[in-house]
Amino acid sequence: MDSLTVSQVGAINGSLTAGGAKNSVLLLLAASVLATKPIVLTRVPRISDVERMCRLLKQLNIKITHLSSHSLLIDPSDIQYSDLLGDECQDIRTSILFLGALLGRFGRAKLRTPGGCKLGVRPIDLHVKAMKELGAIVSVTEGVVSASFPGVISDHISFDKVTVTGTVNAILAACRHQNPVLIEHVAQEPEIDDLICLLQSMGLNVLREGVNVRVSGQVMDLAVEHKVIPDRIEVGTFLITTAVLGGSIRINDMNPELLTTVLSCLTKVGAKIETGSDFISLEMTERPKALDIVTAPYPGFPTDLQPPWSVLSAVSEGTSKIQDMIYSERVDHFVELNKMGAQCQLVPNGAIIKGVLDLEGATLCAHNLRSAAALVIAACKAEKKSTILQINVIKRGYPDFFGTIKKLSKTMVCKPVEN
Ligand SMILES: CC(=O)N[C@H]1[C@@H](OP(=O)(O)OP(=O)(O)OC[C@H]2O[C@@H](n3ccc(=O)[nH]c3=O)[C@H](O)[C@@H]2O)O[C@H](CO)[C@@H](O)[C@@H]1O
Ligand SMILES: C=C(OP(=O)(O)O)C(=O)O
Repeated sequence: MDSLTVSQVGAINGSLTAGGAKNSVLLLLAASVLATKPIVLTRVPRISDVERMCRLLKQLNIKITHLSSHSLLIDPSDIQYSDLLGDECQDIRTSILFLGALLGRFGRAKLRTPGGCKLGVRPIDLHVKAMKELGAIVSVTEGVVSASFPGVISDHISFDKVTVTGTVNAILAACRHQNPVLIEHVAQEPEIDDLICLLQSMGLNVLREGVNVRVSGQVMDLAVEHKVIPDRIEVGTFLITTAVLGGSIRINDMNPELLTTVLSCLTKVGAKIETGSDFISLEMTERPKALDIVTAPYPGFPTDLQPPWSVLSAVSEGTSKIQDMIYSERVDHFVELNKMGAQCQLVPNGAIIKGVLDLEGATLCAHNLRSAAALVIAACKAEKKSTILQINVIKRGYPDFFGTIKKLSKTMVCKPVEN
C-alpha cells in the first residue's frame, strides 16, 4: 500500500492521548549502547523509524523485547562492537547517533552516513567537528564515517550552530569517560532533556546548565524504566488539522509547555485554546486568518510543523509568508499544494501563500514524513478525492495517521489505490 485515495472529511470532534515522541525515543534507543543494565522504555510509538533503529541495535547484539504494544525491554548485557556499514543506516537520520554512542562505549566507530527525511542537504560536519574537539580522529570517505579516540579526551566541545542530533552525539561520546567535559551551545529541544533524564537514571553524571551540558564520568550502571515524553510534533499536527477542518479536539497526557509557540500562533489565527497541566483542547469555529511564520530552533516555531501549517495558510483568509530558516529547501509540499489549487509562490527559504476558500482533489506525491502529513490534511479538506503516492513515508513518524483522523472525524478517509 504505497498509494491511497483520500476523501473529504467533516469537522473534527474527539479526543486522543499523546503518543511518545519520535525524536525522543530514537535518541533514547541510541543511548542504550552506553548501558550495561536493562532499560525499559514505555510510551514507545509504533513507527517505522523505531523498528529501523532497533534493527541497528540488534547488529550490536543488544536484545530487544516487546513487553507490550508500547513498551520495549532493551538488554545490552551481551553487547558487542560492530561496524555499521549496511544500507539500513541510510534509512534514518538517527543512525548517525551510533558515532557518539560507539565512541562513548568502545572508543571507536565505523558507520555509513545517515539518511532521514529529504530536506535538501543534511550535512554532518558539526558532528564530525564535535568529535574532533573531544579528541577523536575522524574521517569521512565515500559515505563511511570512521572515528577513534587515540588517547585522553579533551574537556571541552563548543557548537557554532544549534544541532539536535549533533548535541546528542557530543553527550553520548563524552559521558562515560572519567574526566569532566563541558559541551557549549547545545540544542534546547525538550527531546535532549528527555535523553539527559534517561542518562541520569542510568547513573551517568550529565547536567544541563542552560545552553551548556556538563558531563563528568561517574558511572553507576543502574537498570531503569523510562517513559518517553509526548510527541509535540504529532500533537501539533492534529491541532493544526483541527484548525484546518474546523471542530474541536482535546489531547490528553500532553504538557502544553512543549508547544507554547505553536499554541500562540493557533490563537492568533482564530483557534480557541484551553490548557491544563496535562492537556490541550482546541476549538475552531471560523476560517483561519493568515499569519506569517518563521521557523527556529526550540522554543521557536518547529520546522517539522511547517508543512502542516502551510496547509492552514493555504486555506486562510489573507496572505501569509512562511520562512523555514532551518531547512530552506523544505518546500516540496508547496508544489504539491498548488496542484490542489493553492496559491503558494516560492520565495527564498519558503513561500508566500495567498489563502483560497477551497482546495481541489489532485494526484499528489509525499516526498517526506511531514509533507505526507500536510498532504493528507489538505486532501481531507478538499471536496473531491485525492490520490497520494509514496504515502508509506508517513509511518516513519505517525503510528496510525489515518486511524486517528477516522476516529476524530467519524469519517472513513482513505482507501488503497487498486492497481
Ligand atoms: C531525529 C531528530 O531529532 N530529527 C530532528 C532534528 O534533526 P537533525 O538533528 O538532523 O537537525 P539539526 O538540528 O542537526 O539541524 C539544524 C540545522 O543545522 C544544519 N546542520 C546540522 C548538522 C551538521 O552537521 N551541519 C549542519 O549544517 C542543518 O542542515 C540544519 O539547517 O532536528 C531537526 C531540526 O529541528 C528536525 O527537523 C528533525 O526532525
Ligand atoms: C525531519 C524529520 O525527521 P528526521 O530528522 O528523523 O529525518 C522529522 O521528524 O520531520
